[in-house]
Amino acid sequence: MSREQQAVARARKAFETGRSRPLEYRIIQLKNLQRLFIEREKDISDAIKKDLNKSEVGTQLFETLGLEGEINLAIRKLKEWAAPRPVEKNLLTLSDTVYIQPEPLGLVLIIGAWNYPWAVTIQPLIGAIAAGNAAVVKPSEVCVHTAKVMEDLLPLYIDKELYPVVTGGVAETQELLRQRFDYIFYTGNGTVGKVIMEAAAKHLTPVTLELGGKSPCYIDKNCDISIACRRITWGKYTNCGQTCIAPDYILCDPSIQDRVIEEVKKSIKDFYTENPKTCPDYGRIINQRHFKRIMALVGDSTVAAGGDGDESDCFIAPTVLRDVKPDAKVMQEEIFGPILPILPVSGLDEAIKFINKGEKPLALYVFSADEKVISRMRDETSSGGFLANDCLVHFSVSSLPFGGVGNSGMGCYHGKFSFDQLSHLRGCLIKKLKMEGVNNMRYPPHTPKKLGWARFFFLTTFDLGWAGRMLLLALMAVVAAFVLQVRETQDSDRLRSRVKNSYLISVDQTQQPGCRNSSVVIKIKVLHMHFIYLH
Ligand SMILES: NC(=O)c1ccc[n+]([C@@H]2O[C@H](COP(=O)([O-])OP(=O)(O)OC[C@H]3O[C@@H](n4cnc5c(N)ncnc54)[C@H](O)[C@@H]3O)[C@@H](O)[C@H]2O)c1
Ligand SMILES: CCCCCCC=O
Repeated sequence: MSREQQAVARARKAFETGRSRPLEYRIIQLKNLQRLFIEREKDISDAIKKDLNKSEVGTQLFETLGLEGEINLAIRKLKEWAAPRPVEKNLLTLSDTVYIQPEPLGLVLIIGAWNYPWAVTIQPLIGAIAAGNAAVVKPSEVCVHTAKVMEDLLPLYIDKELYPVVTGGVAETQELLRQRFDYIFYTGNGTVGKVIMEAAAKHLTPVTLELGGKSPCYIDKNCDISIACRRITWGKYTNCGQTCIAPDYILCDPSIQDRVIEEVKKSIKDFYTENPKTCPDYGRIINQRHFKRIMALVGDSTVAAGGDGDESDCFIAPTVLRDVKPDAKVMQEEIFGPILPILPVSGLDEAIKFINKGEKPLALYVFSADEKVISRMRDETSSGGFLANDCLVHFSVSSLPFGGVGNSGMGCYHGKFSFDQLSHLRGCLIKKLKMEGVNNMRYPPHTPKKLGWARFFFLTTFDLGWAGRMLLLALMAVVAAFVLQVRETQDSDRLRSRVKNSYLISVDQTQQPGCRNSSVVIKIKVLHMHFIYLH
């Protein structure tokens, strides 16, 4: 057996013991994970410093703070999330217990990316633990030092059989992908996303794909350009542009382009000094392959700021490109680096048109003081997340689903969304072995009359307003009284024939032409009853 097969088999066996299921056990694991972040802060930040030149404070701010918040939330809310969730019932199921019971999926494979190696690998793990699963954790090999720390530390804090760490690159990941999992949670680029989905299809394993893409940023003329550019500069150059939701490029009216450039330059200086290379808060490109890729993206576009780099140090200066054309090299792929192209557009209409021509992005940003501009941009486009007048911060809101749409991914997570995504939401209906009379309308022989009643019970909705609800209540009381009466009669006389001449509220269903199902008109009148009670 390969190392990967062994890890999978051990985790599967551990899951089958059932120990990941009790809420108390899940909470212990989450608390242990929390302890890891408190006690091993230095190991974590030292490794990330080597991998991406993130500062100690930066690591806490962008990686572990959010994880601690997610763990706290999961611990606080787990009982509520895992509890049965009662659902609305229809008339047919009124006396039944109908609810959703979240249950663990089983064994989850978590494949992480390198850019926020703790955040994007451990955040799904928090969801997997909270939901009662076992999980194989595969950190990105690209973050060499962090992957090692993760491999060393996780088994010291959480159940190493239920949540093993498997390190390695493409070969190891592919060996993992040949195994059977109950869920695969992948974060990374779309090309590999397709490989993951293909492998998952072999076992009909469901997937979440947290991918990337080109997230647009539209600056309206009507806005505080200085504040907008400060926020965009932060969103773009944090982690040296290697953020899945970084604003990839700016769209703006040509009349404000110069001002935008000046304000971005000013913010770069404010944040990273005159010399970003020596600034502890300015990161590095992950490796020389990506360094070369990003530098080549500048192509023949006009550099308005930065543009220089140092390959030996994987340093690329915060760069702004002006008057960029849609067919420029930098516009053909996700930049994932500190280059900010500006594309002049004639206004909101053109910006929307441009965005809609591309793939659906992971995030879409609009900066404007005009609510109508914001609403139009939201309503006339589609993206994983939508932000007005800020960048990135939606990632930190646990009550928002985080994820892509179309080419930027599928599925979502964070907070309760992680729990739900990594649970099976089992629909449960518990009926008593009583009131059999009510079921007769569905048993053969099928008759138009039975169908009439079935239509009533099945299609009647409760949104009838106050008066309607009162009438419905009265109706239900009469039906219940009738059923009880019938049962009594049945018990004493063993009556199995048509019941006639009782009084009941009856339902008259009128078909409106062209509206088959939605047009049940309920006329309530007391009349001679034709309620069906057949054997
Ligand atoms: N949506 C999100 O939350 C999110 C977060 C971070 C990054 N991203 C996206 O991820 C991308 C950057 O990450 P990356 O893809 O360079 O990360 P990466 O190179 O670390 O790859 C991600 C994972 O895929 C595995 N992998 C790579 N090639 C493989 C192959 N051929 N077969 C099987 N497994 C393979 C790696 O081992 C790794 O664990 C960007 O597009 C970014 O936008 C998205
Ligand atoms: C502000 C932190 C954002 C983390 C985003 C993860 C994707 O790259």
